[in-house]
Amino acid sequence: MLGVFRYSQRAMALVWQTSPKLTIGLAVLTLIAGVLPAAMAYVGQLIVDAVVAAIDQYKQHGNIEYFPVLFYVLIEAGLVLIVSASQRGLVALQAILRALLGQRVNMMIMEKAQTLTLANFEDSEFYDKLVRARREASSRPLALVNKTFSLLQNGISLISFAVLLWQFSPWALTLLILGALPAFVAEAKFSGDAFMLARWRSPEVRQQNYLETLLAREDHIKEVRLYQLGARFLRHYQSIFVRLFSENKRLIIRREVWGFTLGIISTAVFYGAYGWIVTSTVIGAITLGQMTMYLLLFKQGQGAVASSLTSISGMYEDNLYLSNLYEYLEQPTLTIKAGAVSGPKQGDGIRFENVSFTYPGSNQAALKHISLHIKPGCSLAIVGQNGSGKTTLIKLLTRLYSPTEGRILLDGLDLREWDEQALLTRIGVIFQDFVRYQFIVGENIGAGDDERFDDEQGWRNAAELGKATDFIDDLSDGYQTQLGRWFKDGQELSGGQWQKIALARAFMREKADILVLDEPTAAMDAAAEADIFEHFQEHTRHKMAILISHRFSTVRLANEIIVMEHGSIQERGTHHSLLSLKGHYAKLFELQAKGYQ
Ligand SMILES: Nc1ncnc2c1ncn2[C@@H]1O[C@H](COP(=O)(O)OP(=O)(O)OP(=O)(O)O)[C@@H](O)[C@H]1O
Repeated sequence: MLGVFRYSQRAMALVWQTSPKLTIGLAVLTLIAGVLPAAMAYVGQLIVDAVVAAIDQYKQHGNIEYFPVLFYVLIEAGLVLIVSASQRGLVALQAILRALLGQRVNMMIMEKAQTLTLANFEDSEFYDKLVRARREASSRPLALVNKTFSLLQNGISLISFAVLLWQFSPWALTLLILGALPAFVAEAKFSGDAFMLARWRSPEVRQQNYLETLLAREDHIKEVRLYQLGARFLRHYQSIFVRLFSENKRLIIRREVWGFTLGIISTAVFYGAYGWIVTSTVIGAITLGQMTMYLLLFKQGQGAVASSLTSISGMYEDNLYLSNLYEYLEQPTLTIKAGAVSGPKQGDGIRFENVSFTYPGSNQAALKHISLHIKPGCSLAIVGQNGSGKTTLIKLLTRLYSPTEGRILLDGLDLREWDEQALLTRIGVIFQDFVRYQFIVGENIGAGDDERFDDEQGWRNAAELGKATDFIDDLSDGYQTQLGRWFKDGQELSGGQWQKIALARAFMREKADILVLDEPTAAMDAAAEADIFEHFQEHTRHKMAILISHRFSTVRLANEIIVMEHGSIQERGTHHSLLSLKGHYAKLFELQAKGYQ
């Protein structure tokens, strides 16, 4: 039941860390806004009693005593002013905090993302947490804090009402508390149920979100429309909704029926006490002023109870968000220890020593007992069927994953012992699914070297090496042309043109001496690919070049070729030695050569 407060403390800590001053301001104003209603009710009593006394005075002595009555009215007016100032202040502080907090939470989310491993991103549940954490980062934490503060404010009001009511009768107070309690308990219970329900359902909601993406995103709509999948996906979307909705509806109805039934108890107790106060006034046990005050306290008390219930019922959603946010932020990450910036055997190159690897959650090894040696100045081509482990090998080499068995050495030092920065500056890689940055052309190339991100001459040189200058010069704004469709005037490129940009990006990484091309030229024709690789080799003479390709016309140019199958190296050698082996490579080469005849 107390689950609704589960994350209030953490949300509060977050707000405090964002701005202690604003938090104190918020707390002070909440306190003021909480106490003032009781103070106003008390002044109301003083006014009525003063008016009654003034009437008596006038009847008995014929003179009018203005002072106390108008004085109290003035005080009440002053209190109203303070109420309105504190409410405005609360709204202003909340708005300022919302902006600061949203930025802070977003920064926390994205900074955390930088420390995660690729395996984290490939875990669907975890990735979903990240997406959801980001989506509502600017509103949820503050909403929870606001509701917690509003509960506090109403709590303070209720306590101050209780202090005044105590003077009328401790019994009346006890009765009112007992009357309101069931409604509170029910609201908290149902909010908790809704919280659990929403958590359990997150896989279905995730499916729904995915279908929304398929049905309404530019990059998917093309295929969905052509395969006429729209109606099927919509039906699926609707069926998930119907299933979720029926559970939801049941909870909503139960919640409201119970809320109403238990609300009747509170109302009955409330009006019982109301009658008691009125009769006490008639028999002269309390003054007319006191009656006014008590009735006001009762009315406002009921309002405070109602608004507390609303706060509680909204809190579960905020809790859900925060639980998700904290689960994401607390995901354990590898602590990056400072490693070495060079190896003991300079110039030894890359060695794979009996490396095996199984993806987390998989029961099949993607790589089995791989041993390799690539020396500076050498190029290695990797061929093999789809799924044979080529990309996985690159992921291990770039330390996106670590071997489950064996080790990979660079200059005689295990990759795990390298300083991450030092290691990464030595590697330039283009994956099959390289990023198409929605930046200008130049920045798309400059992204290859952070230090030279804006270096225009650097862009041009790299573009030259990537054979991208021809079409860049034809673009309306040359290197300043905005690419992609996300932003105004963005220009879309063809698949092959994007690949040339990606190649240029790899060439931008001048300091890198390990260059990896994982099928980056698949969208180019065979001649262009061979041309680019030849060119690539020329410009990477003292470097280590690794190429994954299905095209033998390119592969044949490499110093060494390995043929992979089911995660193992099946054949290795030069183009000629492999041809004379008359094995798998030779067969595939002939097949492809026939295709080109
Ligand atoms: N992130 C992953 N999680 C689990 N298994 C994976 C993951 N990525 C790849 N695999 C599995 O590992 C094996 C090797 O995949 P890999 O991507 O290395 O193949 P590949 O040789 O590069 O294939 P292709 O020529 O199609 O690009 C495959 O069986 C694949 O199912």
